[in-house]
Amino acid sequence: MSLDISARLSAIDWQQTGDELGAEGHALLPGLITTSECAQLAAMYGNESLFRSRVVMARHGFGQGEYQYFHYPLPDLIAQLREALYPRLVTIANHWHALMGLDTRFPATHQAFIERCHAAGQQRPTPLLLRYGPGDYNCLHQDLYGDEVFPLQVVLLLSEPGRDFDGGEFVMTEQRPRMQSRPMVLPLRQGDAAVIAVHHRPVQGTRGSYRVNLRHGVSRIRSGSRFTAGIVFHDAT
Ligand SMILES: O=C(O)CCC(=O)C(=O)O
Ligand SMILES: [Fe+2]
Repeated sequence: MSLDISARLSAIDWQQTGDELGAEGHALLPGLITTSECAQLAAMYGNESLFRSRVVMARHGFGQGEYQYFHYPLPDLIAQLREALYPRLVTIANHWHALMGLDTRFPATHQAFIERCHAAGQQRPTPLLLRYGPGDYNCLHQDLYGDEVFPLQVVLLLSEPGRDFDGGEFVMTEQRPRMQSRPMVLPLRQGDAAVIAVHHRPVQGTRGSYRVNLRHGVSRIRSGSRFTAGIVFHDAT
């Protein structure tokens, strides 16, 4: 069955997405996946054979709740989104690197970028499913897995706020040089995707651009259960 991912991505205003990302470090893609795709992905959590490893967050001080990294080959929907989102985001990524004075430029296809990761020893897939229950939360963090870092990542909310869970907001902070941190809450609904900065973003100052540091996490789930899928474009060591 064709998932028609390229048609969905063609309907998105990528200029606007790039502008939002540049201004805020995040942009929403409402309704990127269907309710039934959300349910299918969330149901995968119980199928251990799909995953290479499982992380219980409390054991590492990452928060409370757990997640699992898919192994290769990734489920079709995740694989297609990862491959098709990359070329839409690579222009923004290269622009950001130029503005931030970073030498690295990213190749046109995800295949070429993943080959670079693998050559650098980052061979383990990073797409993951996260599961939270009442009281769980995810501490502010950055998804860095080695020297190869693609500066944007995508998060898909698989559960519906107010129905499946309460609380559990997706939050980001932006740490600016010599200033207090700026908090942000992303108003995600089931099926929405957020494109977010992995590590930092450029900010236009009066004397050229500088970098601000971003982190993301999830506030405490007050009730119910919350599932997300994360798509990081670099692989892990
Ligand atoms: O559950 C969430 O919304 C956070 C997911 C996350 O940290 C990620 O996808 O990198
Ligand atoms: Fe994350």
